[in-house]
Amino acid sequence: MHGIAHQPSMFDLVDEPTLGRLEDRIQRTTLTRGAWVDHLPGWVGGSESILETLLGDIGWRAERREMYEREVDVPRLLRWYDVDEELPHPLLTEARERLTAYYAEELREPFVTTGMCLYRDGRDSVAWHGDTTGRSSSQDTLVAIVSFGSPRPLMLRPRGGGGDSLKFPLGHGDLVVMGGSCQRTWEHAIPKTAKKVGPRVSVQFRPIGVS
Ligand SMILES: O=C(O)CCC(=O)C(=O)O
Ligand SMILES: [Fe+2]
Repeated sequence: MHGIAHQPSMFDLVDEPTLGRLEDRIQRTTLTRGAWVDHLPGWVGGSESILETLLGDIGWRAERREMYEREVDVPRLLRWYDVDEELPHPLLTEARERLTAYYAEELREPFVTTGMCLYRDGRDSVAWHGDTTGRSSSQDTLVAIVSFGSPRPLMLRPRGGGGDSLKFPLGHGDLVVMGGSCQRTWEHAIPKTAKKVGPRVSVQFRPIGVS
């Protein structure tokens, strides 16, 4: 990983963000109705500098985006990077490319947009929903999420209820990918918590026409 031919200083060792391997490390959980979730804790190493960048002035907005089929309260800040808008940290661009390559066979198109959410503390959250604006309302797709900062659990439950919910802890540098019919047949949420938690930034990569 650190095979670059220069003398690393302490600062480099602590600060330089890196992407780990995806092959053979990512764990798939098969859900019902053609949905699945991949999970890889600690995919991004040394991600302090990325978090610092993301917590800076990158244009966070408090506005509500019309993302979901029903209006949900969105107590969190949002930043949407459309196709071709440069991401605020080069490692995020590399992460998107690596995910496009890794999922090429299943996705058959690149991840192109990057949605970011900032959960300032435990009162910020997102209610149960699927990302069903656009093609994902009727087609299988993939949504890849890389999480930075304070750990928060991503909850999943079958749409319409009637099943146990699953919990994927998302810590600093962790990757989770929702695939298959997951956006249509399951719902996900980041619940509020009374615990004292610091800020968390979620970075979501999606193909064109999915949000
Ligand atoms: O915070 C997360 O990782 C999930 C965000 C999410 O579900 C969304 O923005 O659609
Ligand atoms: Fe979502």
